[in-house]
Amino acid sequence: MSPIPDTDSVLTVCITGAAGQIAYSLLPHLANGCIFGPTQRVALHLLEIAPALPALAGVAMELADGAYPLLVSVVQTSDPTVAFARADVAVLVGAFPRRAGMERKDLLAKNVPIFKAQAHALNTVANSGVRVLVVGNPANTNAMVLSSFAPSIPKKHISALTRLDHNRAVAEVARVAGVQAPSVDGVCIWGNHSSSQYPDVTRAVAAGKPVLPMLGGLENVAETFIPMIQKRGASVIKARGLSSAMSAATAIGDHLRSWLTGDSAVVSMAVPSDGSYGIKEGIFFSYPVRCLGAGEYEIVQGIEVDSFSRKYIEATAAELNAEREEALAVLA
Ligand SMILES: NC(=O)c1ccc[n+]([C@@H]2O[C@H](COP(=O)([O-])OP(=O)(O)OC[C@H]3O[C@@H](n4cnc5c(N)ncnc54)[C@H](O)[C@@H]3O)[C@@H](O)[C@H]2O)c1
Ligand SMILES: O=C(O)C[C@H](O)C(=O)O
Repeated sequence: MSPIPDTDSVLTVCITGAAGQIAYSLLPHLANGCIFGPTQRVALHLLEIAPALPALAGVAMELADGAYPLLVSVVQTSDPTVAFARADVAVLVGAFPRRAGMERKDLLAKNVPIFKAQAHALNTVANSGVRVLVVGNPANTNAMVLSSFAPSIPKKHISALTRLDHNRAVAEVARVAGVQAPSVDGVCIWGNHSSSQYPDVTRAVAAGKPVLPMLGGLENVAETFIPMIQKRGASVIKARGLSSAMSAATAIGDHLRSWLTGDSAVVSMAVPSDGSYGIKEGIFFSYPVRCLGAGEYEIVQGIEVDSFSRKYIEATAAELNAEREEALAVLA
């Protein structure tokens, strides 16, 4: 079932972590018609933890002051069952932040219960065709937890964000090739939204020409390009003192537009693994996907994975399998 209602109806979009910095950049995109289409009216349901409700009230004032023609209503709440009620689209940005000295498994321990609770609420009160995008880190494993506790939501209706990594890789290739981003094709992100991800340029072209030689060949790609994309999030945190927000919001908009309205280009999305490319089922893995419109997609099949790429794909799959085990241990 398509999450986009009939032309005359209103799309209910829930954002969690709505007083945070990504949401602050994202909300204007959701309200101004550039994601769901220039005539699609939108109702925003904003979820925050109770201490952040005063700040959320300020965000809601700014949304009102934007006088967006397509924005019909705004709900502010700390109750997930209110926030997810009749949701057509849910963007789960809110998560416990990584603090200094926290290991990845400490972050998992904080976030697994949050995503389990939100799964129960979504499962109960969202619209049956709801599409859910998980952004809060560790995004792939949070999506896996969510899908395990929301049995009435088809797994294929849940995804996690790796479009930011995809956009970072496309932008760097475009810079090196001296072209604009839309001239780049064939880039994809495999695996986890983490430093183990594999930004794959082995089949990429810029203005129709293979990019590998432009990037200095495979050895140079391994030494410079791949680590740069893998560590880009950390580089932004080091420079800004805060994690990427403007680019994350743009990537969320790109992900939702491709997923819900279709895209002629192959893009990257973390989706439930179905065994494609030897990845075990049970984890959310970023693949090259073709978005067919109306919230449907297919994993691109038939890519020949050489030994160079296989090594990276196996490493990121191993990390996701280990995260899965850690998440299950928290739940036990
Ligand atoms: N997947 C990606 O590409 C990507 C990119 C950038 C950031 N992120 C992640 O996105 C998340 C949000 O980033 P941010 O910069 O907006 O952080 P932020 O700290 O500015 O905002 C997060 C907001 O979530 C709220 N929140 C926390 N727990 C909540 C809960 N249980 N329910 C509802 N709201 C809750 C907080 O009060 C806060 O306002 C982080 O986990 C970050 O690591 C992911
Ligand atoms: O928040 C982070 O840890 C980094 C973020 O996921 C990013 O890729 O920018």
